Amino acid sequence: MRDVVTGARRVVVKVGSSSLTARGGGLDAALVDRLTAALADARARGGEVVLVSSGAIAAGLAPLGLTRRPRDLASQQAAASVGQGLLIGRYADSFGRHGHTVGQVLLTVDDVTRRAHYRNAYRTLRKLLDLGAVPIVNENDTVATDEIRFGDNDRLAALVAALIQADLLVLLSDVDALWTGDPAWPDSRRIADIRDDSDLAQVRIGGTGRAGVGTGGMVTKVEAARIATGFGIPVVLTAAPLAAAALAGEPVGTLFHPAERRPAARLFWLAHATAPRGRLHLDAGAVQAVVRRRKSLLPAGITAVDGAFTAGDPVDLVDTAGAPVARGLVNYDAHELPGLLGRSTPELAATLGPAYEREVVHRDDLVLL
Ligand SMILES: Nc1ncnc2c1ncn2[C@@H]1O[C@H](COP(=O)(O)OP(=O)(O)O)[C@@H](O)[C@H]1O
Ligand SMILES: N[C@@H](CCC(=O)OP(=O)(O)O)C(=O)O
Repeated sequence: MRDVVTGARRVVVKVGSSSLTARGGGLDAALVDRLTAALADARARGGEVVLVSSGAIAAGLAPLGLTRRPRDLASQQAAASVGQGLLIGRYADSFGRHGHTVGQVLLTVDDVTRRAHYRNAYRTLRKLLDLGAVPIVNENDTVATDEIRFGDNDRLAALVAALIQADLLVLLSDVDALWTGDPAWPDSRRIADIRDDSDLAQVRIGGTGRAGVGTGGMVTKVEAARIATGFGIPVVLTAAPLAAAALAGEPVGTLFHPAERRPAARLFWLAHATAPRGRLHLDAGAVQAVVRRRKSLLPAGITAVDGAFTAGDPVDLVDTAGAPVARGLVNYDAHELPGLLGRSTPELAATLGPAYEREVVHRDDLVLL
């Protein structure tokens, strides 16, 4: 038995499209029922469960007369719009038979990066759990454009696990474990434990299982596992039919052991869930202040600004060679900054007013990369 699993109270489970759809396409009711039964068992043992489920696009294909996942974003959004309703309806029905109510939570990257949205997402999930419901999370595909997309639900699941400070993340796929190489290759073997990045060095990743269904593949699962373990959350990666065994603590699949340190939850999201909307070029002194002394970034240390961001957006802080050293939430719109660069805060306050005394990026809104 795995103690980190049997001792886990709050669990995030992620299931991929390929584990929910029948060979011919469309949702497979039996696969959904088997998953909900496993999650209902975990609930019956006193656990809190959040499900991150893909499958909206896959479920929407057949009703729209499509045979495979479309390439263009608009068609994917249309399919997700049709399929998300079918998906949540299927879960509501299936969980309902175990006496559980489900709550749909659709997230975009903005929901977990802007401070107010981040708190909202947390509050909603927390309240659903407190009320005894099973939150079912997916990316809000119908409104997410390419630039604000998570793109894969593996990463979304790792970030949700961090958001709600889960004790365990279970990634369910169509393969029973992480293998040393593509399971189809002759010398590949299953891996029981990944303790750190050096254990991952031996792993080779091949193609995805079923082309045309999901998006993730093993690369995004390993990346999600690294994100979650970096946050101190253990991860079990196994096949969907083994969900019940995995959640009961049986040694199935691969266990990714957690790292010791837990970075502050909000900053963790900032580093992993955001795409920067701009770049602030720092002089050498500002790089020292921000990186070594963990200071806020002031206008005096900025030499140039790229991008069309507004206050509250994530931006990268880059050194004199242009390499990102930190990411932070900026306190000014891009067009305000050029007039402030290189000037001291007392001088700005004296000439422009006290509002201009504020930091460009406050140290509480900064994460080093
Ligand atoms: N090293 C590896 N270990 C395990 N599976 C691998 C590896 N390399 C490639 N794969 C393939 O990745 C597939 C899982 O990805 P995918 O089908 O996209 O999952 P999902 O739909 O659950 O996101 C497996 O079926 C397997 O064929
Ligand atoms: N949000 C998309 C799923 C994206 C995704 O990561 O899919 P998968 O690789 O099957 O987990 C959907 O619901 O179709």
